[in-house]
Amino acid sequence: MTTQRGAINPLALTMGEPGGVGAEITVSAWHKLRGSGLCFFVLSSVDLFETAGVPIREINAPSETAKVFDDALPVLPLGQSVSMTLGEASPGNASAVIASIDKAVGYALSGEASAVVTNPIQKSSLIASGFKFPGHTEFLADLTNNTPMPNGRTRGPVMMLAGPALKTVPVTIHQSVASAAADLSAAMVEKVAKVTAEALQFDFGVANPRLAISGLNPHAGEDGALGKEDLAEIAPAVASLKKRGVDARGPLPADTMFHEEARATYDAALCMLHDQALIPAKTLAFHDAVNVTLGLPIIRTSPDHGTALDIAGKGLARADSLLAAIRLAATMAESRASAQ
Ligand SMILES: NC(=O)c1ccc[n+]([C@@H]2O[C@H](COP(=O)([O-])OP(=O)(O)OC[C@H]3O[C@@H](n4cnc5c(N)ncnc54)[C@H](O)[C@@H]3O)[C@@H](O)[C@H]2O)c1
Ligand SMILES: N[C@H](C(=O)O)[C@H](O)COP(=O)(O)O
Repeated sequence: MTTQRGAINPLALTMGEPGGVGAEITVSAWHKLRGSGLCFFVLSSVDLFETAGVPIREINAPSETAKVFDDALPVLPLGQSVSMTLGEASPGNASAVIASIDKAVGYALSGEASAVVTNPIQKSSLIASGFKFPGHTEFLADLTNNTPMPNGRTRGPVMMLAGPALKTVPVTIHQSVASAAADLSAAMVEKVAKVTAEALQFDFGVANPRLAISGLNPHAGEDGALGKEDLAEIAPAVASLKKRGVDARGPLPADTMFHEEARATYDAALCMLHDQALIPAKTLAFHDAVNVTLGLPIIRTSPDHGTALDIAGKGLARADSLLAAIRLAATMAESRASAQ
């Protein structure tokens, strides 16, 4: 029988977009982890796994996970059915997709689950159904907003893409380039840097975190000739961080921050735009990197990829990033449990 790894409770996996690769990578992850001592349950409509070719077991509570996990995939039913066509996202399933995230967060807040690991959602489909958030990151922040942060840590949310050779953090997340540039402020850069430094220290075991902070514009603005934000917002933020004892450098030209020698000089790169951060992370480690939300009162990780509708159901989807997300969530949960 599987024992819960260390002192931690099982992980809660969300269903994700039913037409995407979420179910098949969840099944692959179950095959890989059964018998390992690390266990999870999936909050899902049971229909999604009925034809998955693995034994499933409906459970009533997270606490039933460990005794089931070696023999069957534990499914905690949402009580809603989904109509699924692999390769297609359906706004009609939005309420089940959202309920899965909502309930997983509830179990993490109550402590019955040690962390939430999300399967990919099709944002356009949820937004078409009236969902008001551009991604999990913002939705999770909203769901947990009234819960105090543990140990006085700084509240985010902050997105980190964590791979074996690079951790990147976009300061602005799901917004247009034009609005990101308009919104960027020294206060935002400072807050994201603070959340990142705390996470590196307490969740990733980096005693003295070193942050490399990018510019917004080409050549970090070329002394103001190619844009004003680098001098007006980012440089003062870096100066203030240094004054507060944070090992921060910047604004650095983003195009020369990611080669091997540059990466050796920092523990995380803060970037001003979503793509500045996510392109290098996914280019270096598409199948190994994990999307972690920092600055929440709960632990949340996710694979770095999306719904992959183009390959859903074709047996091509790799579960490596989901497995990395599960393992990282467990490691973070163990480290928080042992710190208490
Ligand atoms: N955490 C999340 O919920 C999350 C993350 C990223 C993207 N998305 C959403 O996913 C949808 C599709 O996004 P996209 O097309 O830009 O990115 P994607 O990651 O879904 O697909 C990009 C390419 O990578 C391939 N790919 C993705 N995952 C794979 C896997 N596990 N194994 C093998 N190949 C894989 C796909 O087949 C595709 O060719 C969008 O709605 C986007 O918002 C969600
Ligand atoms: N920006 C992420 C990416 O491109 O990988 C993705 O949209 C996931 O974001 P959430 O974790 O907020 O859903």
